[in-house]
Amino acid sequence: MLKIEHLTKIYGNKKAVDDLSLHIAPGEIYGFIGHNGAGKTTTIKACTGILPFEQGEIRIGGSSIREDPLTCKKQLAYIPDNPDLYDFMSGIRYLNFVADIFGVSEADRSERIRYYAGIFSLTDSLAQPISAYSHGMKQKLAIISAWIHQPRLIIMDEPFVGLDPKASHQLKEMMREACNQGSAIFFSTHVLEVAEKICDKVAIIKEGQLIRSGTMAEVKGDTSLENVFLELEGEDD
Ligand SMILES: Nc1ncnc2c1ncn2[C@@H]1O[C@H](COP(=O)(O)OP(=O)(O)OP(=O)(O)O)[C@@H](O)[C@H]1O
Repeated sequence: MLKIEHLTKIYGNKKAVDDLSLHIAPGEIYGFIGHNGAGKTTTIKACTGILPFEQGEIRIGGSSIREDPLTCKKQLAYIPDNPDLYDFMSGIRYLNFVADIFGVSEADRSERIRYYAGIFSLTDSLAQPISAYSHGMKQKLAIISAWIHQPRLIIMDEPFVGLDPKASHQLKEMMREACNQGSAIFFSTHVLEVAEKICDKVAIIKEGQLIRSGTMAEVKGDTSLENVFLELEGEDD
């Protein structure tokens, strides 16, 4: 579903991502972990078509993000690390705006909005302007807007930041459900317990380079993901 091949992104004279390759199949939840400044957001933004890159190729459902960005974007939903939504819109207007862009029918959108706003306890706030939302409420709205068009690929940058425990639990359930229906999920996180619990596969990036990837069992073996991460982070320091 998502194929990153030899991705290299350079800022000035710094290689933020260096020859990184990753494949994420339909039905997989793929966690992306690494220290601050390791290159996670850069990789994610390149996958969504927001950030141009120097070398490599990124394919979504077989289409190139460089050559055919619209075909790629139709298949994906992206939740950035900072939910900067349109503050002047109300929550419901924003959800309808996204549903319009992706051509979601009136019947499907109203059912999904009712369902997801309900489980995130956001129903009563949908008429309010987004400017009046807390960080967590904006994050919930961004999640609903991603799920509203049932994308085949969901890319999220630190999606659990700002969510309360109930909403975090709900998001994990929604991720599993989307994957059971054949979608692929690629997300970054610093919360290793969450990654360990819900990811089928995981990739660890350090200074722009992929240093470990595979199934959770392959990567962590008999120890915890935290132990593996700290051990790999410590190497060469
Ligand atoms: N616009 C930019 N201009 C110059 N350098 C940048 C820019 N964006 C990121 N970088 C650099 O690229 C490297 C990777 O940054 P990136 O934001 O991808 O890391 P990250 O793994 O997402 O970090 P964090 O966990 O802190 O969000 C860092 O060294 C950062 O300073």
